[in-house]
Amino acid sequence: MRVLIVGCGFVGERTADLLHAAGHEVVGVTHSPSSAERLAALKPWRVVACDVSDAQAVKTLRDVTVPDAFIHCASSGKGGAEMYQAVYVNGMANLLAAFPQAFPLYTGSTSVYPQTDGSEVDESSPADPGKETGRLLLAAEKLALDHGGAVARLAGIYGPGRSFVLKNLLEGKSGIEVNASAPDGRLLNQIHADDAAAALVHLITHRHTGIYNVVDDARMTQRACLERLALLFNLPVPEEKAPDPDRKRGWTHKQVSNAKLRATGWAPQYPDYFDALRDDPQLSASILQLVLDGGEVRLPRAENIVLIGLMGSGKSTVGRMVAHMLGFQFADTDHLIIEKAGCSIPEIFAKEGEDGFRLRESEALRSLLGCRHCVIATGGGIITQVRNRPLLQHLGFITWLEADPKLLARRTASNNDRPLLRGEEPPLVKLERLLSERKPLYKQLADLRIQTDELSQQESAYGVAESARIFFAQRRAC
Ligand SMILES: Nc1ncnc2c1ncn2[C@@H]1O[C@H](COP(=O)(O)OP(=O)(O)O)[C@@H](O)[C@H]1O
Ligand SMILES: O=C(O)C1=C[C@@H](OP(=O)(O)O)[C@@H](O)[C@H](O)C1
Ligand SMILES: [Mg+2]
Repeated sequence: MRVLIVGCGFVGERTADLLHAAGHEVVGVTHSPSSAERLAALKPWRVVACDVSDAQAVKTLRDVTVPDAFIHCASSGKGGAEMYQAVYVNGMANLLAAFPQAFPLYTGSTSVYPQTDGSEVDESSPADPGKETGRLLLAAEKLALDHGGAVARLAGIYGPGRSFVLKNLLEGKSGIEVNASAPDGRLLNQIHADDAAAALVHLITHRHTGIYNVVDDARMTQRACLERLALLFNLPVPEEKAPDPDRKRGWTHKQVSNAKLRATGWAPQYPDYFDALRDDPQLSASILQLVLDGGEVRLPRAENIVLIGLMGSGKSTVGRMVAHMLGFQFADTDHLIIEKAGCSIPEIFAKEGEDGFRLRESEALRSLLGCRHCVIATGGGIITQVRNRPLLQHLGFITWLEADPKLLARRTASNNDRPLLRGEEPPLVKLERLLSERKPLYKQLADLRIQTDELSQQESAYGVAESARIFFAQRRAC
């Protein structure tokens, strides 16, 4: 099938990727020529620039493709009613005029449901948002429906790099917006961007006509969500505040049902937000990274101790001693991986390769979110994955145990459970190479480095424990 994707933003880009991967011929449209150029360099599908609100420009797209279907998922950005009219309503009309034979799918929003009483709404519930912008969304929907097409009403989209709920909490900007009809805050209606994209692909490939809500399965008030998130990120539960009447999506309180879409065979990969935080390899890390990059606030840090360093540096043995000294719990990412997989690390490397092992390692690290007063021994290669770094930084006080590679080679010679040291390369050469590759990363992440060559395990443990105690005491004081 030939598909035109108009708007290659957070969902459009993923949708194009999915369609392309499934063997469809995809052309993506972006508003600005610079984003078309940037995307075209990255993607195996074609990208062209076009202003969808310009009828003449849209007509010229016919020289590029004659699509069997198109998806209008361009966004008006921060614009008001005028932009809504231009991008959504005129844009849809322009596309229908240029491609009358194609199956149209318009991506709207669940914000068109105005309910504030906490009731369940489905596609037959009244949708009259009251605001001019909301009415324009409905007008664009109507154009697609009158043409025999489909409308996907998307709930609040989140995914890697985008989660306002978590970002605001981490930055201390959250509040539970309560009022008389929503004593626990509004109900959150969300959808992971991957699930939203899969829903759009599903709708156009099956040519399902009519309106479909695209939302996950969760029923979750803002209070329930923030309480759980606060536990997961070691933060206080935000205070109550009055609802913000100027919220872009409007202030509503309703449970949007996905039953109609589910009945057609679509199912979310992430049934709720917390499934995604656990299972999406990028989500939590990317939001922590946003907070780090923003530089507005200090990244919240859990009161744990994280040990990093090369294989054989003592993370597992010294870590256990530190935990004992401080009365902390002890966790070892390698042990968590072995427990979950039900087999040894060399077996995982043999069956799934290093990539498979690294995915499991990130999963183990995410499973430690919410821990407090724990010593976390990591595997020596954990810092090689970009996605692990903000998690490590959030999870606690990071100590790098350093040791001479010759010493490490001797210590690790006696057992066979480190597959990276059992390859072609002699262990010492491999350890030296790994050190030169990883040293800048250990250095960058460490709050403390301890050169352990001349230290007993007890001495190293004592050094870690005392330094961590001071670090947390100082942090609590300011
Ligand atoms: N001074 C020391 N510091 C740390 N580990 C030591 C020391 N002396 C001997 N070892 C031994 O080195 C081996 C590797 O330690 P381990 O904790 O498994 O390292 P890692 O988890 O960092 O790979 C263990 O058998 C440990 O007893
Ligand atoms: O350095 C690495 O890449 C590895 C280190 C190991 O843990 P230790 O550092 O505890 O030996 C283990 O995670 C795996 O064999 C890979
Ligand atoms: Mg270890």
